[in-house]
Amino acid sequence: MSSSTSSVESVEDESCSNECSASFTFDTNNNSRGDNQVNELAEETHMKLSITPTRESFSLSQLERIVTIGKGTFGRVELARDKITGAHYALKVLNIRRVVDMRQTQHVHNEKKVLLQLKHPFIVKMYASEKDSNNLYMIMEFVPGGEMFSYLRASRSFSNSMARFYASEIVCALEYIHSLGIVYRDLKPENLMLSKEGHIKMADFGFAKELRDRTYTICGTPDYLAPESLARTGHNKGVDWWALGILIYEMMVGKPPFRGKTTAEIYDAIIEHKLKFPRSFNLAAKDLVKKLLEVDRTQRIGCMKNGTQDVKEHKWFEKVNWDDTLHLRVEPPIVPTLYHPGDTGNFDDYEEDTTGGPLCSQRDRDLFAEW
Ligand SMILES: Nc1ncnc2c1ncn2[C@@H]1O[C@H](COP(=O)(O)OP(=O)(O)OP(=O)(O)O)[C@@H](O)[C@H]1O
Repeated sequence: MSSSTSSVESVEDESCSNECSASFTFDTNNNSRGDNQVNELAEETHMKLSITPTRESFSLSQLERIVTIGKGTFGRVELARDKITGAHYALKVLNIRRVVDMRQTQHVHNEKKVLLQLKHPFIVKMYASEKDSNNLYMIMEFVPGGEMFSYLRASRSFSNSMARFYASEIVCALEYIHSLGIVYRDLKPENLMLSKEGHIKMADFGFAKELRDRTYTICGTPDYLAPESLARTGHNKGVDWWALGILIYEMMVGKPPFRGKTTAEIYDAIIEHKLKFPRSFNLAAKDLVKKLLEVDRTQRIGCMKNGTQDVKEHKWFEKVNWDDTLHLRVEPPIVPTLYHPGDTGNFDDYEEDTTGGPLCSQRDRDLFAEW
């Protein structure tokens, strides 16, 4: 992954998902680049019919693993191809031992549980999950345009209308996620991918969390909660609206608003909350960013009585037809260059893992008994 920052939170939290398990073996491990010898017709048909293989019908042994297209903190993402239909998939491979060592067990369970629920045009689809003795696997739709991060760094910043296009698609996705009582908690350009047409696909739901209570009240015994622990909860949908403010700023300026050389300096900048806008910054966008970066989350736009509607009705989005946005009728500003269906040209090159990663113990494996 070409990201500048990787997100690690070392907190393990509640219960695991209840999905059934299945085992499989891969019988090929082809490390060559995606080629154009695939059955394009089969892939097109697959896309048009939007066949979503069920857990019962979708077997990983059908997949040929082609090449690594992304690396995360404790896993990798590979391009894979269905040996029968020729359709491409993204296969997220998580080494159980690394997940456990990095105390990410619960996040991985959360990611799978949340992704299986989500069906939205701007969110990456997950079709199935599997495991073998050392790894966990998630089979997802392959999003061939790569990370928005790469396009943003290449062009330094986006124009006002480009930023508004991406922001409007993200608003639709956040509205949907929040309506299900889920908070995304990791909005940043590295986690936003572009589809083959150039629409947003949110990926990496490792930090996503289902709120136990849709009114977003805090559980537990309030008398015992310290103000700083309230401030550290981060389980409120407000964190996503704040992150949208940072993202809009970064898209338009090329850098986030609160900067520093070290993590501590960045935290200080956030707390100091000195927001400076270049003179060229669109005034309506500036107003929205200020409202999204409101420190008091009860006063933050998106978090008040009218929820997302306040964001959608903000004057920066005046020209946005939300129905057209949701139905992919707005022409994307960037259409990724793709020469064939399994083209990985929009991704960085990664060294292949020929070892399969560290071996795990039965104790580690048991933590994923229900995977
Ligand atoms: N469905 C997909 N289609 C194409 N590429 C993908 C897909 N999902 C992920 N990737 C690529 O793989 C990279 C790593 O994926 P992801 O962020 O999900 O892994 P992670 O281990 O959770 O990473 P992190 O350490 O940031 O939490 C992404 O940044 C992206 O470039």
